[in-house]
Amino acid sequence: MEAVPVPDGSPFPVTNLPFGVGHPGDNRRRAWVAIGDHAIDLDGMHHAGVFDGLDLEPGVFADPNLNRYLAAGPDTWRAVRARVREAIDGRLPTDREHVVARSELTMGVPVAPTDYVDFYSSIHHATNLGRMFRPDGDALMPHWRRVPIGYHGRTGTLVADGTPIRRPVGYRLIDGEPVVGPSTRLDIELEVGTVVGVGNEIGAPIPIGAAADHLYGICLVNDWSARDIQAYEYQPLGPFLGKSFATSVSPWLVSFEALEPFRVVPPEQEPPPAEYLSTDAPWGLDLHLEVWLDSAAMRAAGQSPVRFSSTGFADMYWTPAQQLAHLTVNGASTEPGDLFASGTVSGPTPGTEGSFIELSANGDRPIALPDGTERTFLLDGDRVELRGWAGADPATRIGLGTVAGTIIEPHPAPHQPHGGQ
Ligand SMILES: O=C(O)/C=C/C(=O)CC(=O)CC(=O)O
Ligand SMILES: [Ca+2]
Ligand SMILES: [Mg+2]
Repeated sequence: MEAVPVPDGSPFPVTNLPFGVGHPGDNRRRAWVAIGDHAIDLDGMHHAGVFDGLDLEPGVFADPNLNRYLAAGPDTWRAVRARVREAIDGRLPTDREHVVARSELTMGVPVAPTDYVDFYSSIHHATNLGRMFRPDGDALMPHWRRVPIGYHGRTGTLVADGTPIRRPVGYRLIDGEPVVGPSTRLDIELEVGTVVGVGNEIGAPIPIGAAADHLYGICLVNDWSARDIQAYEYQPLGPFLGKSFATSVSPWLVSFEALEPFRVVPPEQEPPPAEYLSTDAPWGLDLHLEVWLDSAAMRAAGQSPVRFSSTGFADMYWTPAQQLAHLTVNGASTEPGDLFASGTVSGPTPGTEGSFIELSANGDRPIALPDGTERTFLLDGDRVELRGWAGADPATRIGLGTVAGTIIEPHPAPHQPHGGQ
């Protein structure tokens, strides 16, 4: 194959090679690797013999998700990535017809998780939310520094980049009265998702030292959250319908192999973590993350999106390896393709928060938009895009890509007196 050009500043240089699933208009969703503005058909490369001799099941890249590939394990992931690199460099035979412009692909969620968990691992976010949801108690719950707190989410509502987000309906308090209706405090959560490659059997926890043998890579996650529904329902069992209506997942999975140069030592933990949560391996990641928004009026007027937040991932309190060890310490199993999200990524200073409830000080501090309106929570027609990359140096950094969703009006049936017939 002749070399595929990579534009300067592309999120997807040859040092990245993220995998995703999509189709170029034929509805046959299959696996691709992104390179610059292009993507290469991995099933096509498989048929062309690029992966000959590797321990890969037939048709593994023709699957509509990467689960079966992820189950193959780290030796195979490394070998496949090396062959892809050789093919891109023109040292292995493949065909130009396997290369498409990325813009031609409709991408899906890259994995089909059996289980999805959302953690709560930013100390800044947990402190901010604690103050807002429980103003009379301690900002940080007493066990927050002992274990990575999380909850089980809903895999069936994980949605692909670009999927419209319907405003949820539910119980919330209006002037102190419980009323069923559309959420008026619809929010985002800027998160990083970690994907399990090799799972574990029920009853057999994954030791933290083995995390690298199990974890494949990361993506961006937007845990859309209806703060009014959440506040009404969450005590005593935690997030439920306020967060289960949609969670957006970015299309390109960046492997931990590609992220190796961007690993950093995470913050010191006090009290020291239990043995099963302790490792000297640097599982922090030097990621930079952003939140951008435009309204329907801004798009109609040709106005560019506005950046609402710009933040870092390196000081997250709990790491992906600790989250995996915690997730399985009780003997719970994981499966290839399982997803666990970091929790909202917020920094300590204004403009580094990963949610609008924080950015707008619980709705008290509206933010002006170029269309003359202001925002606390999201309005119908608002489009939110998360962006992310690893590394500070533009010459060597690699991108996580983006994930976006536009808010659409609520379904009319559930809250109208005569609806739903
Ligand atoms: O503090 C609470 O009661 C709730 C907090 C959240 O909304 C947390 C959540 O989804 C986890 C996170 O994204 O950090
Ligand atoms: Ca969340
Ligand atoms: Mg969610």
